[in-house]
Amino acid sequence: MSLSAAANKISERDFQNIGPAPRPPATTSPSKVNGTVGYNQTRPIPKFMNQRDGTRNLNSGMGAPQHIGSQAKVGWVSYKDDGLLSFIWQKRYLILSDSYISLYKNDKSIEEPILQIALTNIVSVSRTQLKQNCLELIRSTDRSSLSSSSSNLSISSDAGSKKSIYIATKTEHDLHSWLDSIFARCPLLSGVSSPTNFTHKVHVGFDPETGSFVGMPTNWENLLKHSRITGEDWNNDSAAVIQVLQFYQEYNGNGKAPNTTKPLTNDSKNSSQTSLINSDSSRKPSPLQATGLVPQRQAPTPPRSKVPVGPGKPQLPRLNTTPLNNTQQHQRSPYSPVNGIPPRNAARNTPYKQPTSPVDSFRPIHNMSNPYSRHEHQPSQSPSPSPLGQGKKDQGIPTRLQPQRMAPKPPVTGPSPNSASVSAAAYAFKQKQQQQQQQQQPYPRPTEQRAAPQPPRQQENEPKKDIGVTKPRKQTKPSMSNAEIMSKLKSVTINTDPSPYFQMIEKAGQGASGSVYLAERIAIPPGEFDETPEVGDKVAIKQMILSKQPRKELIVNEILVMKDSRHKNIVNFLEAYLKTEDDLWVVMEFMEGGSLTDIIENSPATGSSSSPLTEPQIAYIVRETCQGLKFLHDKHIIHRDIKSDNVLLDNNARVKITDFGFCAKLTDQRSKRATMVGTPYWMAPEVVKQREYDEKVDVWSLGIMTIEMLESEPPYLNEDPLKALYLIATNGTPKLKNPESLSLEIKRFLSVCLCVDVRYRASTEELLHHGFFDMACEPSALTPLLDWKN
Ligand SMILES: Nc1ncnc2c1ncn2[C@@H]1O[C@H](COP(=O)(O)OP(=O)(O)OP(=O)(O)O)[C@@H](O)[C@H]1O
Repeated sequence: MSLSAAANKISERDFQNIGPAPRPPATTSPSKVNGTVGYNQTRPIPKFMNQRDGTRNLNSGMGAPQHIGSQAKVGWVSYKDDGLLSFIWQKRYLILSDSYISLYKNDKSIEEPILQIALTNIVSVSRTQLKQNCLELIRSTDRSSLSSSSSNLSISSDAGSKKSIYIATKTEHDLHSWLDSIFARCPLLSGVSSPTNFTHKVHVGFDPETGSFVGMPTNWENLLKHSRITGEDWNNDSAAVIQVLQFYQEYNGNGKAPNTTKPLTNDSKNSSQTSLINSDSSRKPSPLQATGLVPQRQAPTPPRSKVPVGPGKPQLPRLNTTPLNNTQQHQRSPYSPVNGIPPRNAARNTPYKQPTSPVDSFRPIHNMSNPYSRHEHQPSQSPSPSPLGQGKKDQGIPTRLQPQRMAPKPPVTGPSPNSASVSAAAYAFKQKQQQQQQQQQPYPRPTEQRAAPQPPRQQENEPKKDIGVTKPRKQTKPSMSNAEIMSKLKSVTINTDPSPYFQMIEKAGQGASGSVYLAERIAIPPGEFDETPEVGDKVAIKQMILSKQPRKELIVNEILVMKDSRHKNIVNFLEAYLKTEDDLWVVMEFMEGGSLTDIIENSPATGSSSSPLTEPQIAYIVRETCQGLKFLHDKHIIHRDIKSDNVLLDNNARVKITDFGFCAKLTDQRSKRATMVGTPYWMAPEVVKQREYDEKVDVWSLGIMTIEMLESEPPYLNEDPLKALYLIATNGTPKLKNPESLSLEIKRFLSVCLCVDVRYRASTEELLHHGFFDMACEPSALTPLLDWKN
């Protein structure tokens, strides 16, 4: 059954909200694949293995419980093991005796325990942050750790392997009591100093007494302090908190709060999006705001001042004296080079991983940037004056991402409770990741027995190690040398001064890498063109100062993608000029209607709903965008930054995707990506969780863009970005604000776009057959939406 079909089977009653993803197509149960039950450590495992690792698993009816001797301690606990499918916590009755630790389904010990572990096999008992009040108990499956009187079974196959179980208690006090009791009875742990209170005083966590996070690297604490992530969030899913912190750090250097006290300018007030986050323009930006995670997608009101410039006159310099002078540009765009750069530019400054292909190097141009940090990258040469004489002014572009830094290192010498504690948190995080990955595996092989992951251990005299939360980052270097970039650029551009061929009319927008102008062709340059240009054509010209681009190869690649992506739903690249070695003009078709963001922000609510667009209008725009995406996906290109800002409309209501800065190419060798890209609020959970992903991240973002059209903004926009990342990672499919006012069709559509399990998320191909598109309006019905421009 196709996904659309699956989605269409969902009844009206299922949609109080976006609701559950359609049921996956029926597949053979993984547990049946090999004719055996699925792997689960709480399920029966071969008898000899139980004996070998000193574990008795009696679910299988393998015999009567061992004589457990006098009961030292008993009580109800939550339990889970680290088996492939064991991600559920179960209520169990725990009995600690002199020889065994045994878990029962109930407190009637006449029944068989579901798990019994010989204390002689327990090699470690420690607190873990996997859950609140939780301990990890590691047992060795290595017979050498058993007493010498053990059986003669071979140990070669799994010598040294370990398995973990996790036990969570109701209270902190209970936890310590269990820790102490177990510790005292495990022979392999004897001789080690008493574990009493060995971790609970300083650990990564939330201290309800002080209301703050403790045991974190300072920058994390700082970030959390300024975010809306609460102690409750931590308790619910500490691993997700660490995940998003890591995510943040990965892309924003160390996540340190900027030193700047520069307030947001008054222009910020013009941004409805920004004002949701910080309505007080004089307020000092929070670290998260200042680092640019907050979507800065104010609808830049395009200058209304048309500046007709007579033919034959020197075009570009004249614009210096037009109303679009520096001051006005400053006023109009809060993210103009004067007072901050649009987020994507900063993202271009992100340290990139080594690209594996030209398209691949279109690495994240996401918004985790610091619009207030100082420009660290020095232009290699003075930029030539721009058409608007911005060259000089632009030198002051203040925004650069902080250089990527490694995770903060704990002290190298001396004991560091923090580092040990953070290790526990890092371990919890890793565990969580592994569990999630396991959950994602469609067919975990029943025999797939994974050695229990080992929590970080530190020997007494061992120097404290890095917490290991942040993946070691390879030193990134540009994929191409400057000379290679210039040579490549020259091969895809016309190496001549384009000024005589265009008359600049007005500034149409400000991008991160440069300004976009509306211009008219007034002459045709010599040369061959894919599409014969005509005098009088209106075009968009994006003008970029190369020395200001931290990674020029991205621009080269962007041109390559655009050149190679001719489709009715993709903004058409026309030609590019290298005016000087430093001054690049990219000529594209002009989209008079502006971006979808502009339209959403300038459209009054329709009818009874708060939606600025009707469902038929939304269906039309989404279908067109989906067609453009399918075209890219068919070429194995992922856009990775689908959102309303990157969808443009023209006067004929044609809808086109733009901004190929994030594009990545999937190849046979590399059918999945793992780099984190996009803009936080539109990011798919698998991206936030740093998993491998594919084209379907664009489908998720398309779903979020659909919500933008329904609700004027993406989910969680009123949350700070760190919290938003946390919510994306933990909430899964976002909830709609007014589901009852929406058609079943649109909710079905959303359910197949915003399906957390990528396997059941629709492809663009499947989406194009979705019933939701049947309600799409004619292009003419979009005319009222374009009125705001005129
Ligand atoms: N082809 C076009 N036609 C009309 N307006 C455009 C066109 N391309 C861009 N614009 C306008 O210019 C603005 C900036 O576009 P640009 O693509 O440079 O932005 P960006 O994606 O933020 O930056 P960058 O691509 O440099 O990272 C857009 O928001 C849009 O309003």
